[in-house]
Amino acid sequence: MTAVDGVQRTLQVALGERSYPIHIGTGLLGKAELLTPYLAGQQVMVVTNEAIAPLYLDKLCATLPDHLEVRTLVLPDGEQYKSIEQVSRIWDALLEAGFNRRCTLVALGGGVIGDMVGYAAAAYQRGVAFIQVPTTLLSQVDSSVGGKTGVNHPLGKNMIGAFWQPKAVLVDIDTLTTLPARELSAGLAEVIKYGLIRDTAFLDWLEVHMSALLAVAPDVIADAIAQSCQIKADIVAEDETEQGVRALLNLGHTFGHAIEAHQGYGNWLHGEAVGAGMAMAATLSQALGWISTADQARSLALIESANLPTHAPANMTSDDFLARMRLDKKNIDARLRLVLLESLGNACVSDAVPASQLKNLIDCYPRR
Ligand SMILES: NC(=O)c1ccc[n+]([C@@H]2O[C@H](COP(=O)([O-])OP(=O)(O)OC[C@H]3O[C@@H](n4cnc5c(N)ncnc54)[C@H](O)[C@@H]3O)[C@@H](O)[C@H]2O)c1
Ligand SMILES: O=C(O)C(=O)C[C@@H](O)[C@H](O)[C@H](O)COP(=O)(O)O
Ligand SMILES: [Zn+2]
Repeated sequence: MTAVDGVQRTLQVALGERSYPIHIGTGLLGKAELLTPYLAGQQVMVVTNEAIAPLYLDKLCATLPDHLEVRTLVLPDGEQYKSIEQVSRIWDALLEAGFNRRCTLVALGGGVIGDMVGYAAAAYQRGVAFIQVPTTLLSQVDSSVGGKTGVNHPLGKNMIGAFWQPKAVLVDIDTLTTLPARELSAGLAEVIKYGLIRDTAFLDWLEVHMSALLAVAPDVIADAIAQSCQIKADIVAEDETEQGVRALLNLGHTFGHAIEAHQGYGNWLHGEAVGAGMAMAATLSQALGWISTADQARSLALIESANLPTHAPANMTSDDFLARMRLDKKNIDARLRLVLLESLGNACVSDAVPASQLKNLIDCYPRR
């Protein structure tokens, strides 16, 4: 326990002078002492969306001391709005308000808001401070940590962006009480990812606690968030800009991003596409003889137990997948690089899968 009431855990992302805390707990939106130390100056812009504003914007703004110059900006809701046009609206609002380099942006929302606000902060006047206040499970366990910011392009996910670390992350688990069940499941995809790539004990724990997680039992969900953030913080501290080990956080994403872009952003949630993508990666790993049939089945069962899809979309051919996957950011020259499982809890990046085997796997993969 730390000194601040309501904070159950504080983790640290260790990045030298860019290190920052992740506070996890209840009632944190109302705690000025967790926010104010990270403000660069008096000018603060809180950016959120139309769905979250009525739920949490007033509460967060009421926390900020009166002497600050606080502006708010409410963007449209949805993955289809994770675009450079919406980021441009943030820059417009900052300039219209006369905000300078000592301003601070606060991202109040899920991964879409967090990624866009982070990118707006990275580029505004060549870089200003920002704070992540994630309100979805997915953003609390993954997107608010690590400094990957950016927007989608019609041809590919997150194709435009920058690495730009927040000054602090404030995870108020009370916000999960209003989160729709489908979004909760989407967040569990990234939680399961950490177990699959790094930690078999966490996988065992997830199997035991899945019902409690789906019921948003506060202590269990706080544990899952803390364990997830710890794994991510360790990986980011080791490899901030994805020169090596950080690519493992992309398990399921090469397939998943292809699904999201092909289906039209927002039709498959990011976490749903990652769930299906991890199932495809586990199945390919088994086809390569790297993991056993039992471990492949165990991976898919865990994904399904979180109410996530393990099938591919019925309208996507192997050529549709491969065309999208060829644009993946992990690729080097013309070689496709995939995150696969050498064993459960141990992932690797491989460029050695023959194209014919990959195409064959996708052709034979269950569709719905
Ligand atoms: N930067 C990273 O490292 C990283 C990691 C993972 C995912 N991502 C990105 O994050 C995005 C997905 O994030 P997401 O799953 O949070 O989606 P999201 O931001 O679209 O939020 C999901 C939905 O929940 C609503 N919502 C948010 N908080 C709520 C609350 N407390 N109560 C009720 N409704 C609420 C949102 O308005 C939205 O409709 C994708 O764009 C993905 O690419 C980024
Ligand atoms: O933080 C990372 O690194 C990740 O890969 C986390 C992923 O869950 C996340 O979806 C990320 O945005 C994907 O990054 P990208 O570089 O593949 O677009
Ligand atoms: Zn992801």
